[in-house]
Amino acid sequence: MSVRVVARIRPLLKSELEKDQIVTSHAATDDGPTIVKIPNPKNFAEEFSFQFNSVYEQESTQQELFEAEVAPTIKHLFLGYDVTIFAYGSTGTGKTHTMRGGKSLGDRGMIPRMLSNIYRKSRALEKSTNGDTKAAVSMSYYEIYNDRVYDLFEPPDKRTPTGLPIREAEGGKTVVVGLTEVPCGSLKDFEVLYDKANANRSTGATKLNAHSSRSHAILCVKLTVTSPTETRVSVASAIDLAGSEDNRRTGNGKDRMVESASINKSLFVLAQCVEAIAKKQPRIPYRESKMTRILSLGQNNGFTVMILNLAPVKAYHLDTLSSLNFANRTKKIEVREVENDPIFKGPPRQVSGASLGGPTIQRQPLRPLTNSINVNLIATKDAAGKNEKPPKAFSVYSDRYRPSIPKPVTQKSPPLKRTADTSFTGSTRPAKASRPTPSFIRRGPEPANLTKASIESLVEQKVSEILAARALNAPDPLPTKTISEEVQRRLDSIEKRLEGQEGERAEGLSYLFMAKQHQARGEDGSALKMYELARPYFPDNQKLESKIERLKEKMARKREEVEEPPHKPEESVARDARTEDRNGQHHDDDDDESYHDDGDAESAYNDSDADDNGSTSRRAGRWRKPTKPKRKRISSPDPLAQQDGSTAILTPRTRYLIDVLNSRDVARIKSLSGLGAKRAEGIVDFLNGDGNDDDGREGAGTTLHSWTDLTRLRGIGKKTLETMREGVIV
Ligand SMILES: Nc1ncnc2c1ncn2[C@@H]1O[C@H](COP(=O)(O)OP(=O)(O)OP(=O)(O)O)[C@@H](O)[C@H]1O
Repeated sequence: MSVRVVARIRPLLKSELEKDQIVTSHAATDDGPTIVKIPNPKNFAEEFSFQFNSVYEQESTQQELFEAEVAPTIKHLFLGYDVTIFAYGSTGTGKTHTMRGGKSLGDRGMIPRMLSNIYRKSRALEKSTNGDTKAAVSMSYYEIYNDRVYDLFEPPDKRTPTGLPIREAEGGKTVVVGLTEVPCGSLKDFEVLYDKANANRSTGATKLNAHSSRSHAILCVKLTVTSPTETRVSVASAIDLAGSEDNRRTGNGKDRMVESASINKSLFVLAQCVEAIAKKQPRIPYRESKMTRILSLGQNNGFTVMILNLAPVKAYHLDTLSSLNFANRTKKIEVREVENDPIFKGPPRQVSGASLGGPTIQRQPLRPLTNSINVNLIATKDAAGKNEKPPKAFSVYSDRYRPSIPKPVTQKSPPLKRTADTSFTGSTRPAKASRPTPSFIRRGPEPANLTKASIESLVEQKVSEILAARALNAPDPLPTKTISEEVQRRLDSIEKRLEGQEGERAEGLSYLFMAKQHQARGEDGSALKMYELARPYFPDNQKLESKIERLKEKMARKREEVEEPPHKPEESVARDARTEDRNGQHHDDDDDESYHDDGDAESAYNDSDADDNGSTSRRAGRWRKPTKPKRKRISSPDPLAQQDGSTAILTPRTRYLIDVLNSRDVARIKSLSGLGAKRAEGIVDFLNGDGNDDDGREGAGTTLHSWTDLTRLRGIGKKTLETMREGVIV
């Protein structure tokens, strides 16, 4: 089944009442509007039409949207399918309003309504099975801000600046390492947690939206349904993407520009992924941004609904056209509805890719949809055939008038802490497999392929996960110190390497990475625990052993200092931060070392000097002011000679140029050598409006792919291109 794409046109805001409306909806049949029309920006007499599964007009309510688009997916969630609902659109078009909504009952968005529906269904299920079947809900909530993942259950001042690492576990799952998963027993619990977490989300004011989301927010609701014979786990992901921004209109300052560049880049990669999937290209660039890796559009199984948010006014003309083109391609993506495997009662089954807590998303290569079923259609047809009433409006968030609304009970929020249990359950998500007919209760035989060794290794793995989660929770007596830019850069570099790793080694590297993060923040206790957890993965590694020893000594010294504080000379305090080896050489406790003795492993986790300016001098015990990287001018052959075709292999510099130009971010483009503001704006105008496509429609979405495409840019000669290319530092 394809991704279900529906458009929602938001009403005019107070400030827009006088403005021209250019987006209209039309009905092709009696089933309500399914077509969006918008004029050609170059010729207003001409109109473009885009057809979607459904279109929601300005007057449509949250309840209408929910009942038609989200509620039908929830019954599939209870059958073991994963569900993804995401809102897409440029800034200020109503994504957050759609997903989160307002405080009044009628304004409640898709997320609170979804939770309300899940709790109601859970109660009904328990009642209908006389309490034999139980449903439990837990959730995790995180944001991707400036391409870093942050746990929204953690207040910003407690965050590790580098964010949480993500990695691919076995079976291609994308895992956020160290994410909090909070059990959530009732709608009230959810509301308290959700509101509190939303206060941690990165938002800011721009000219286009006073409360603009500066991050992509991902809420994962895990539903565990346990019957006497089996346990079934499924996840509903509700994603509020940040909106694409044209910085000429947002009036963004320096900080906002950085956020904006990151938002635009991730959305651009998403658009490239969608284009690649639609064109059935062999390479889909998921890995180029964290958002696309996590969203895994077209690779995750289950049901996916995209809500395209649109503003009706002319001020958004090009943004709207670009969003419509994107949505048009997205609807061609086919996803496979595959229910999650149940976990049978009895001896546990071997779970592949189990890891530290956090939701995982199944990613599999696209396959032909041989046995997929359009369950939405079947459900609608069935209901129509039996002349059944449409799904009942659920009682909690109804738009209907109610005489009295019970006062919200003030309730102490449950602790927002990782617990060992939550991390444990987070990793027990089973692998998925295709099943022709969904059946909720499955009384099947117990899996026979479990060996004693595999059970033992599973138990061992779980124990280390629980220890890791506990270690992360352990209060650290030391104040958090700010991380220098250099350390931050090195952590980023380690994380990048970590991302490519799989399996056991990745597990060990994750611990090392977390250890370094803790150590960089001065949290030696937690760092030590992480190093110790990493130990079994790097047996007999002298460097790791001495790191642990040094850390222990350092902590012991600190304890002694606390006991007898006043007499310590300043110099020796300073030495605490660095220790000496047998040869009298200084080591910074934050020093990056390889924990591998063999050459191969060295490359996997070797925070090499080549990558980190200054690390050589640090190893020698001297601090050198980081020098500005030299601009390397490489006199490579004329790229025109090598790359005259869309299939040519791109050099890093050409790829960089293409990425920057495709971002349509004037500030970034302006920063390229040989370009000023005027030329940068000219390029953006060209890409947005005057592309190669003669009918103009795809013109708004022109994307550069090759050096040849660059040579076709209006007003950019070969010489300027060369200057631009040579200005890129490699
Ligand atoms: N359907 C709607 N009904 C009433 N008001 C709406 C609707 N959709 C959006 N709005 C209003 O439009 C404004 C912008 O909406 P919102 O903040 O949800 O946009 P957004 O797409 O999330 O923007 P950003 O990407 O910048 O975060 C808000 O004031 C919101 O209340």
